[in-house]
Amino acid sequence: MLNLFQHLRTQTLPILRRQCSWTLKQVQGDDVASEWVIGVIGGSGLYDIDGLEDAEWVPVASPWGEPSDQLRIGRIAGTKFVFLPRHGRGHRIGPSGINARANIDILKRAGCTDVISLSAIGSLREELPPGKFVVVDQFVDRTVGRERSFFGNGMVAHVSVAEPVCPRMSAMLADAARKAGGDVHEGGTYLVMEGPQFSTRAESLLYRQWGCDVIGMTAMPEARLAREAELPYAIMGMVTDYDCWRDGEAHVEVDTVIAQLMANGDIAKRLVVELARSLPPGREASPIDTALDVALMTAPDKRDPQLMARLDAITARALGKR
Ligand SMILES: CSC[C@H]1O[C@H](OP(=O)(O)O)[C@H](O)[C@@H]1O
Ligand SMILES: Nc1ncnc2[nH]cnc12
Repeated sequence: MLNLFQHLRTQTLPILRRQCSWTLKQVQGDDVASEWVIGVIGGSGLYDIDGLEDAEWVPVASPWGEPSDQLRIGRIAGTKFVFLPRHGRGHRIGPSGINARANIDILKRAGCTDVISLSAIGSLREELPPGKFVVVDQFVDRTVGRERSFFGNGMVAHVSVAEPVCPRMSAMLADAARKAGGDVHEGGTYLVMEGPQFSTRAESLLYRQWGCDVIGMTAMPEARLAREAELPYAIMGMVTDYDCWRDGEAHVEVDTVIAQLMANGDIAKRLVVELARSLPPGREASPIDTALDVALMTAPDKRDPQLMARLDAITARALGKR
């Protein structure tokens, strides 16, 4: 008698693969964009970006609900950039209220090929002082109660987030930040807390013991959802404070964060322009562009039409509708 796992591996998966093979062959390769369109999610203190030519605010609706704001779309050095203020203009939306599914969905609908996040972070390490720019490459997700997937009953998918950021875009972000005058550290683990209160001292000390390097409230589920949407994602964290673990140092307060963001603001804005200038002409495909090819599980005749309709932008390439 086969157990469930053996049954899936030996019976169900081969059938699904046969059913899907025509569709997958049709959409691989050519359908992956060859021009860069860069989505920029701006965090605390970043509600617009500099250097956008012919920029306009464009409302984009999503079947996943209300996004944080309209999209600011324009060009920098010839490349299309699509900016979204994560907390909305005027910082209306707190970390737990951000509709990350709608945000990622509208960036996908706007044709973004890659997404970068610019975020304020607290430091859990002596050697990452306020003012440092950290290109984060791992996360410990301690958020609770946020919608963390586009998929579910009626269309099941399991993408890998073992390597949750795009190494190519992370390297380009690091270079661009250095060119913009930033003091950059590459690599680091970001503890994503629910907030909105900052951590207790005991939590902060615990996160240090866990090996986490920086802390914030917003990178998850954003990074997970970007992967499900086949969008290579990279994050530049701007260290604003030492949280509350350090002896003799005042614990973090919002005014400290804002003051440090103001001090770093020009570098953050120049960084986007430097990134635009350094993008290679023509975009080579990334493995993340096709992440869903090995992730979708549900047989075509078992899919929920309502969920499939909401997934139109997310699964368009994988299911060959474009
Ligand atoms: C204003 S301090 C706390 C706030 O700032 C960070 O937001 P973002 O990542 O969008 O820059 C942090 O995650 C908190 O949401
Ligand atoms: N210390 C901190 N904790 C959580 N989010 C932050 N954002 C900036 N600093 C932070």
